[in-house]
Amino acid sequence: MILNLTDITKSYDTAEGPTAVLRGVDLHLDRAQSLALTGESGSGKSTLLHLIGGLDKPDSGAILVNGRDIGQLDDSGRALYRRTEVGVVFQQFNLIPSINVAANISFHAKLAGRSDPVWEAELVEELGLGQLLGRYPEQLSGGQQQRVAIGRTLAARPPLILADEPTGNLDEATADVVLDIMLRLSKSAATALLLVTHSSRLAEKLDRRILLRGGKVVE
Ligand SMILES: Nc1ncnc2c1ncn2[C@@H]1O[C@H](COP(=O)(O)OP(=O)(O)OP(=O)(O)O)[C@@H](O)[C@H]1O
Repeated sequence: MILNLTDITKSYDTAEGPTAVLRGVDLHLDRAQSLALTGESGSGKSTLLHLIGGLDKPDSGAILVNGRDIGQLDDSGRALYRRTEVGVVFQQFNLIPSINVAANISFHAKLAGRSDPVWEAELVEELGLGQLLGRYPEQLSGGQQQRVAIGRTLAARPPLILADEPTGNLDEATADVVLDIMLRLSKSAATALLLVTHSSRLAEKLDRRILLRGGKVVE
């Protein structure tokens, strides 16, 4: 098992006092498995992804990635975790504006010490980015930026990918194609994928589906 969450709670301080968003979330994900996370707007999906991504800490509970509780890591341990073990495709693509598409795609792989030009070339081909390698992020459409962000994350071959509506900027037909590519490539790299989507059509393509409701996971 790559990911195992037990009894995760998280509240935010608001003007009305602390508001509980996650109230005891249990979740597991096996290697090379894909899991769709659905739930109403505001149900806590992004909050959960941020906790697993090491961007924030839970109030209580354990987040084991490869058997290690990432809530217990110090700052440098967390930075190393984010560089080598988890890849994220969030709604803000966070491409680096000062370098071109080719350099953006290889950036995380280099940081993770996993540069692989053959694998990168395959990703570029599959994601249809061949004509765009010399462009800069500001010269791309939203959908093109999204495909670069997906390529950059897959290029680093992290054991776990967290994706928040990774095809949300694409039309339905393109979203289907890009998600199929993402699923196939993550299987071939034995990557586990936790994907947030509002689309039940897309969720059906994944190995498993869970729903976040009332701060808990409903299978
Ligand atoms: N930093 C914060 N401070 C206070 N409240 C927050 C903060 N971040 C999120 N929230 C609240 O926590 C709840 C869950 O937010 P979250 O973004 O995790 O939901 P979501 O399921 O991802 O929603 P969506 O589908 O709309 O993206 C919401 O009520 C939101 O207003």
